[in-house]
Amino acid sequence: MHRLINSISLHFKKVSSFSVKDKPLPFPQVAMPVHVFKMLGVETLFVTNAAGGLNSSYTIGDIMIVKDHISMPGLTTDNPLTGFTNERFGEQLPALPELYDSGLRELAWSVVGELGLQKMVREGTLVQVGGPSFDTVSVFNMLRRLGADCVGMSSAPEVTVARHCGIRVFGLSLVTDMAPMESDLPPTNHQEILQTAEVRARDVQKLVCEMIKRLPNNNTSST
Ligand SMILES: O=P(O)(O)O[C@@H]1C[C@H](O)[C@@H](CO)O1
Ligand code: HPA
Repeated sequence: MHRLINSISLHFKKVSSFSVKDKPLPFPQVAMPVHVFKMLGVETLFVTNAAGGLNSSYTIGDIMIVKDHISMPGLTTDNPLTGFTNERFGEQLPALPELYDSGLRELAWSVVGELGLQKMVREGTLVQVGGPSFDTVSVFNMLRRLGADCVGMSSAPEVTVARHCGIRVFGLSLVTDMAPMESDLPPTNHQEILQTAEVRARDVQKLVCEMIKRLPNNNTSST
């Protein structure tokens, strides 16, 4: 354990020294905690987020199992692996197929069936924007045209780093609101998002806990 703590603190020191002249690299802010998970032996990462529905067949309160993501910040050089030089965790120019593990998605669907949640569960593509402001009607329509089913402000960078260093990932988005696709619709409202999250928290918790119980070599059957 002592050696592990030493190597973690060494990693923090090495990585936190990264910076370019005008801003710290995104790498340390996202990758470090994920690399600490890796060093602690974590094999599977679950990520959840609140997202706005873009797909008109979705409704508020739906749970979307994330099949893939589009990272808008990542497309504009804000990639969590920027400045990455330590091949200890993975190659420098990686391809990252199947970011969201297909086996975990199949497991999710079998648990959804047993919990009777089928009617409110989807599977689709999450697009992550930088935030913190909500986007305009034109941006929401653009994101839908890009193939996204819902839009959030987190998950993509930590998933990228986790997959890069060999941690399996499962992601789910709670559709807390429907993104306004017409200018005469009410704007996104954070209070509505919090309320939906409150209402659906128990179902999300049941799904995640039941999945964790069934992960291979997991002895949490008592939870
Ligand atoms: O932490 P997440 O991404 O779930 O938080 C969502 C996105 C925004 O931060 C906020 C919008 O209300 O909730
Ligand atoms: N955009 C980004 N993140 C969100 C939204 C949204 O419209 N709704 C809930 N989280």
